[in-house]
Amino acid sequence: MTKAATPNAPDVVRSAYAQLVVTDIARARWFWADMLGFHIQYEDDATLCLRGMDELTHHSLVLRQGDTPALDHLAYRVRTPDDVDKAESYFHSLGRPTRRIKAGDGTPGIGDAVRVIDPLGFPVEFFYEIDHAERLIQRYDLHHGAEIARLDHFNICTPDIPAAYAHYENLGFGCSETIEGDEHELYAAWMYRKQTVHDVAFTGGAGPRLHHIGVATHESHNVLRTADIFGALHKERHIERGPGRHGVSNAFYVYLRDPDGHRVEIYTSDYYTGDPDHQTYRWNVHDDRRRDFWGNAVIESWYKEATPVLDLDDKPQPVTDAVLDESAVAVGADGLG
Ligand SMILES: O=S(=O)(O)c1ccc(O)c(O)c1
Ligand SMILES: [Fe+2]
Repeated sequence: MTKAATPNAPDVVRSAYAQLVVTDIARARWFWADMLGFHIQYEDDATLCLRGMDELTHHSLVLRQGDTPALDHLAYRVRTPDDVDKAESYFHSLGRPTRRIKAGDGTPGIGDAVRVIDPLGFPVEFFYEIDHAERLIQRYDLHHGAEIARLDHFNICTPDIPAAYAHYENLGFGCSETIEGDEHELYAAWMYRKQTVHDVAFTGGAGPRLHHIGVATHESHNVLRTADIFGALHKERHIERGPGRHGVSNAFYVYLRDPDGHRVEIYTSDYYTGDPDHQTYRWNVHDDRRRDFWGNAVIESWYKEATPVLDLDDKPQPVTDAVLDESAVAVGADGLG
């Protein structure tokens, strides 16, 4: 069910881009552009701005060269320029650090924006202005690798899932699916503003850390071909989990790790959530189809490893351990005791 945002909250349209720190921009270019098929919209010797082939704005992923792998920030697009002001005053009223970024002073292609450290400890940007880009949707001659179409979602590791749920509910996000214990304790949740399963999801664990970015491709055969290409090139160590069918979201997926360990999910075929009375679908943590509908075990690294995040001054944020640990719930297929 989509709850109305609190009155002074910004009107978020969608998850729009992630900015990651990578330690070798050429190596990252191979993984994200050559292998995954992102289009290079802008590049210099320390920066890559990338977009999926369906995307009509400047980028949905920014990679910048740095000393250690990290999340620089997540970014949500808001509906109007006034919503950037609303975001600044909303997070200021929560007592959170904010920093206004003037057009030209921040990420290439992005106009006036505000960056905050949200209540969960994540660096998040809210913007309206972004450069438009040429239409590549039917440039089949350029589609290659995983044929990434667009950014779909962020998945974040956070120790307190109910707190994450409340924060995003206050921003007007609906909840499509959850994983809950027998007493309805919340292990994970998928929340949305665009009319699909999620713009953001929460994985219980030490945080704030970035668990993964989810990028959409059109067909399950693109997911399978991605795994085949990495195998063919003897780069199979980049494949972490899957291919498989999710229980939650019903999407077909494979998870990869980039050369710096950043996790990316190649994701296709979830479902519509746009009706105002859309009902949340609740999975029990003991149902071993929840994370892989065929009951395949979830590799431990998927629960335990994630990307550190930076504060507004590029310093790594300290992490807090989780309240609940799903991987410790002895469930059939996972087998993780
Ligand atoms: O593994 S889950 O089925 O819980 C799942 C569902 C959707 C996702 O995007 C994801 O990363 C993980
Ligand atoms: Fe995902």
